Amino acid sequence: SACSSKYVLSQVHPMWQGPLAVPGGDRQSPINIAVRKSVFDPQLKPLTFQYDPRTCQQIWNNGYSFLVEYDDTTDKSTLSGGPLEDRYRLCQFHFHWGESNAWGSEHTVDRRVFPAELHLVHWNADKYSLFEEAVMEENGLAVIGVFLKVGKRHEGLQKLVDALPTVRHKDSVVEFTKFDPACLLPTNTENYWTYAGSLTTPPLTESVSWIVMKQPIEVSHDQLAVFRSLLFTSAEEEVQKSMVNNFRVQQPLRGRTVRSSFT
Ligand SMILES: Cc1ccnc(S(N)(=O)=O)n1
Ligand SMILES: [Zn+2]
Repeated sequence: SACSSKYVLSQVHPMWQGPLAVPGGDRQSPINIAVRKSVFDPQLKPLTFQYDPRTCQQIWNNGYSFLVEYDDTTDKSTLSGGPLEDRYRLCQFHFHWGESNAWGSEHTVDRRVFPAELHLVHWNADKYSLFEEAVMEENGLAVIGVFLKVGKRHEGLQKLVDALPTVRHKDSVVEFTKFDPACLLPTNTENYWTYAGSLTTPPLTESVSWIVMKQPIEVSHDQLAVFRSLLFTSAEEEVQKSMVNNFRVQQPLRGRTVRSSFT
């Protein structure tokens, strides 16, 4: 699916972390979520996840993270409800993590950092026909953010962890099927924060309805260590660089309101 190829690989360049000129630039991500400044919105609906594991296709190391890509040519795996007016199709999920368990997430909660963060990326299939179109539009994307904390081993994640050594280098792809991304959601998906933001890697477009889960999922220290065994570099490059700290610096809130689905 194109939801990851064109946008993350071609436009990523070493200095993209900096003040890359982005359209407008007043709704960038990630941000710190100041809990006491978030506003409870009783009109927020429960989220509806309808994922079909049969749409899972492959894992790809794009030189920035590893992506698990889904067939988004039909409405088989979708997200709706919550703050969303339309139905959004799952196109891929990926993670951000640190070189140690002390940091790694992109969003923070009252400045609390987590060792990693999962992003499930969806695009508005009611209004657009391709990810490429949706990525440029204000209500084009919806990304579910889930924090990872170190604790017990995550059995569902292990199938993914076991496949990572086969995509160690940038540009490697391997077939990966029948993975149900719902297994990576926390038990409580009713409590979340939501705000209008952007992609956190190029093209950094301001087209994302962010939905950040309050409850983290637990993964083991060893499972996170396998994330860090991935490489930013391709097999041909002389100097191999560990894929760690692939998170963006936090961005100014610029007056935005973060809503919560809970009090
Ligand atoms: C598909 C995609 C591209 C760039 N950035 C993101 S992210 N990190 O905002 O989820 N997703
Ligand atoms: Zn991400």
